[in-house]
Amino acid sequence: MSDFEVNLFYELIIDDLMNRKYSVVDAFFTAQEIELFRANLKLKRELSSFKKAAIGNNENEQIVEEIRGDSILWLDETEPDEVEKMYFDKVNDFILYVNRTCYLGLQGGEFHYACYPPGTFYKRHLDIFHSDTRRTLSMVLYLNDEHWNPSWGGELAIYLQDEDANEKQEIIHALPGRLVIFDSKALEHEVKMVNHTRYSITGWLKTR
Ligand SMILES: O=C(O)CCC(=O)C(=O)O
Ligand SMILES: [Fe+2]
Repeated sequence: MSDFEVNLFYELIIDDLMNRKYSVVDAFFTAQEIELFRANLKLKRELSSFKKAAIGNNENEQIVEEIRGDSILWLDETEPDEVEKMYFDKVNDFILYVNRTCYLGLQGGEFHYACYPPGTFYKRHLDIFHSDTRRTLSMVLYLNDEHWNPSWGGELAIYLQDEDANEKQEIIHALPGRLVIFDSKALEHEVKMVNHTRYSITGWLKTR
């Protein structure tokens, strides 16, 4: 570890993850990067077909709009465009750091663009599947328009327990540039109904 340098920003995220299983940061990417990611998402949405997102995996995949109403497009890490490369470079730097400091054994991830049209939501769920529990950290980066108004809804609600073991919801607004990282295996969460198109890149850092 001779060339190891402590990254205080990453350390804050790791502290949050250890202490409460989630972290919310607004400066993981620069404002300029967020602008490029947003423009890229919108371009891809015009050029390529986003597909209605399914629940379940492999042969269990199903589209159930009463559960989840977003449309998605998977990113191809083997052929990223210039803008996606900026995203992967930072995420992979974070993965390396977390593996060196927390021995999580992350092997990379899977990522998709997501678009929630007005009137859609994603009901309470956990991000792992019965048949595949490799997802370890969930990462959601909001690419909403610059003047996103929290009254438009689409909040991420994370289900937690308070000191008396009562359930509570932590409400996180989908502010542009905000990154939420959470423990995929532990935290149930939902996307509240949105009434203005909501954009994001969602990804999962996975073990082997
Ligand atoms: O967009 C969000 O805030 C969360 C999305 C989500 O839970 C998922 O795609 O599994
Ligand atoms: Fe989720």
